[in-house]
Amino acid sequence: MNSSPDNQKKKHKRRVRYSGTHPKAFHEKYKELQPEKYADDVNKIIQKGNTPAGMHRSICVNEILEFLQITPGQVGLDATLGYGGHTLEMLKCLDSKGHLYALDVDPIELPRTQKRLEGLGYGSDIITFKQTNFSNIDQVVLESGPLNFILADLGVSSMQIDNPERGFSYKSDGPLDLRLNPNKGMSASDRLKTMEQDELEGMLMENADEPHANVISHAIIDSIKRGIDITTTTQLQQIIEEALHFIPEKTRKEDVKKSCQRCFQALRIDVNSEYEVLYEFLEKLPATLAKGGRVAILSFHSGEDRLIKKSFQKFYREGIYSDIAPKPIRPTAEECYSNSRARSTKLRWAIKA
Ligand SMILES: C[S@@+](CC[C@H](N)C(=O)[O-])C[C@H]1O[C@@H](n2cnc3c(N)ncnc32)[C@H](O)[C@@H]1O
Repeated sequence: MNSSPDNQKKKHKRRVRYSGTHPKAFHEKYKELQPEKYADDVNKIIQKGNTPAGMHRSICVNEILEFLQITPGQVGLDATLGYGGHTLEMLKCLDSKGHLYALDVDPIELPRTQKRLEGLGYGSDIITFKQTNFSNIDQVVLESGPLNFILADLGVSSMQIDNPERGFSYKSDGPLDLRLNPNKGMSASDRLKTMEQDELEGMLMENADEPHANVISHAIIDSIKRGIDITTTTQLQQIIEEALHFIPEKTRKEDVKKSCQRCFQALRIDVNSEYEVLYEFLEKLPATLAKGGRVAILSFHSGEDRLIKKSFQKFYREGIYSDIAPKPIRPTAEECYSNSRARSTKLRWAIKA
C-alpha cells in the first residue's frame, strides 16, 4: 500500500453520478423553463407532441380568432390568462388600438406571464392584468365598460400541472394542494379531512364520473380515521392504487391511472369551486357584453360543457343572445395529434343580441 504523505493529502473524490441525458425533475428542466432562450430545444419537444415544462400551448387558436373577429379599437377580456398564448394573439389583432383586460386567479403564474408580455412590448396602455376570479367579471366591467369580445379557456395550465409544488398531478410527489390560488381557501389535503364517506363518493361521481367512487372514498376516509394525514400526492395515489387491488392484473395499471386522473380532477374542481364560479360567470356574462359582443369558452370535461350549453341555450331562448354555437367545435385531428392536452376540448360561443 502506498501511504506517502503526498497521497494522504489527496482527498478521496466521489465519482459524479451520471444523471442521464434527460432531466427527470421539474427544477432540472432548465432549458425548457426558459423557452425564449432555448427555442430549438423547445421546438423539438413540441414537434414530438409534448408541452415543454414552464410553458402552455394554447388550444383552438384559429377557431377562436375566426369567431371573435377582433378589430383594432375594440375592448376585450381574456378571463383566463394562463401562459398568455391566446392573449398575445388577441393583442396582435388589436394592433395597439383598444384595450384588453386579462384575468387569472393564480398569484404565482400571473406575474410571470405579465412580465413576459411586457417584455414583448405590451404595456398598460393596451393591457390591464388583474389577479382575480372571473366570477368577478361584473367588477371588471365597471372599469372596462361593455366588452366586444371575451374568451375563457377553463381549467389549469400546463405550468400548473407540471409544477409538483402545486400538487395538481399524481405523477410527481408534492403537497396535496390543488388550489389555483394557494393563498385562499382550503388545500385538497385539508378538504378531505372535513368530508364524510358518502359526501366524498358523491363528489367523485359528480365531478369526474369515477366508476370506483365507492371503494376509493371508503379507502380514503378509512385511512383518515386510522390517523393517516394525507398530505402528499403520492400518498393519495397509493391509497387509490391499494383500493383498486381487486382489479385483474391485466388492466389494473391502466385503470388505476385513469382513476387517479379522475380523482385529482374531482378534488381540483371541488377545492376551487369550479362549477360555482363558472355558473356565476355565465350568469353575469350577458350584462358585460356590448351589443353584438362575442364570447367563446373552451372547456375540458362534460360537467363544464353541460353548464355552458345550458346557459347559452337559456339566454338564447330569452332573446338575450342572438346566436349560439349549434354544437361544440372540436380541435382538428392535427391539433389533437400534436398536443394531447387538446383531445378533450370543446369550444362553444354566443353573440349578444
Ligand atoms: C387553460 S389555462 C389558460 C391558458 C391560456 N389561454 C393560454 O393560452 O396560455 C387556464 C387558466 O385559467 C386560470 N383560471 C382557472 N379558473 C379561473 C377562474 N375562475 N378565474 C380566473 N382564472 C382562472 C388558471 O389559473 C389558468 O391559469
